[in-house]
Amino acid sequence: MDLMHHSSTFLLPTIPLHHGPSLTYALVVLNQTLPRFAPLLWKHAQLRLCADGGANRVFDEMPLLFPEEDASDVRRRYKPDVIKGDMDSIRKEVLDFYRSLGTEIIDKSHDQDTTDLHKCITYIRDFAPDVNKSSQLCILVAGALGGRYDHEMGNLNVLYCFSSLRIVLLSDDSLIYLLPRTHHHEIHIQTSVEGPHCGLIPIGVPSRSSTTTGLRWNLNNTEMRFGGLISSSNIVVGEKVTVQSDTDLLWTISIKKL
Ligand SMILES: Nc1ncnc2c1ncn2[C@@H]1O[C@H](COP(=O)(O)OP(=O)(O)OP(=O)(O)O)[C@@H](O)[C@H]1O
Ligand SMILES: Cc1ncc(C[n+]2csc(CCO)c2C)c(N)n1
Repeated sequence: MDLMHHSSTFLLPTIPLHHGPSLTYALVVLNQTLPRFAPLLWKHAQLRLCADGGANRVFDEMPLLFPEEDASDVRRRYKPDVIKGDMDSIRKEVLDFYRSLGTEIIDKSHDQDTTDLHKCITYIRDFAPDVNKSSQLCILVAGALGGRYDHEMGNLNVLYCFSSLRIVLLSDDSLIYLLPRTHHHEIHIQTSVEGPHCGLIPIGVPSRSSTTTGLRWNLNNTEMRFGGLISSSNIVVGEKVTVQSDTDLLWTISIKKL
């Protein structure tokens, strides 16, 4: 079985060169308080989308992260490439502002069966060929955790809807991504910015057998399921964690406060 490498280098000020194929990042900003490292994610990303009301957050909150600068200068610097969604949350002044700067606006108000995040991922998958050309595209989603629980579950569902894409859900406190059962996984821990608290969660279906290394409480052909054991409140002990499982698992790790 092929090995998949994971590393949260997008949380570092500069992404170190490494062996193997490099990653290309796309950023989706959701309608929640911007994480403090939003400008960093923005810098690393080659394509930036706002999911509907996420544009209000960029408009309102990016200037707050640069209090010494003129707000309209900051707003012009952080111009999303695309705003997509059902457009029931974005304010008119915000829509008009970004439209005047040339942002592509995609109104999908007729689709009330998929979330705005889902709509944005579809755009990146289908209409961003330059970014997508690289098989190592990685989509960072800011503001995906915390807040309304139905939204959080909708955001997690997107990981499963697009399980062949690398998608990382982020908040100020933690990040989450899917470890597909089709691969063995090697997770390189960026100890300066993440850990030590972590979890491996079998959402959807039980895992009959999961095996890990690099954790304080490792799994050894262990069964995990809701109603039984799931690996919450685990701790990473080194700089490398390995995971193999017969089912998709969610990997989550804490993000350090500066
Ligand atoms: N409180 C929250 N917690 C987690 N994610 C959120 C939250 N609020 C919004 N989001 C995410 O941001 C996206 C855009 O948010 P927005 O408020 O524009 O959605 P919406 O379709 O108007 O939601 P709703 O009508 O259900 O309130 C959502 O699709 C969701 O992925
Ligand atoms: C069974 C079912 N439950 C909820 C919704 C509502 N819904 C899901 S995504 C979405 C768009 C949010 O921007 C809305 C309104 C639905 N359509 N079908």
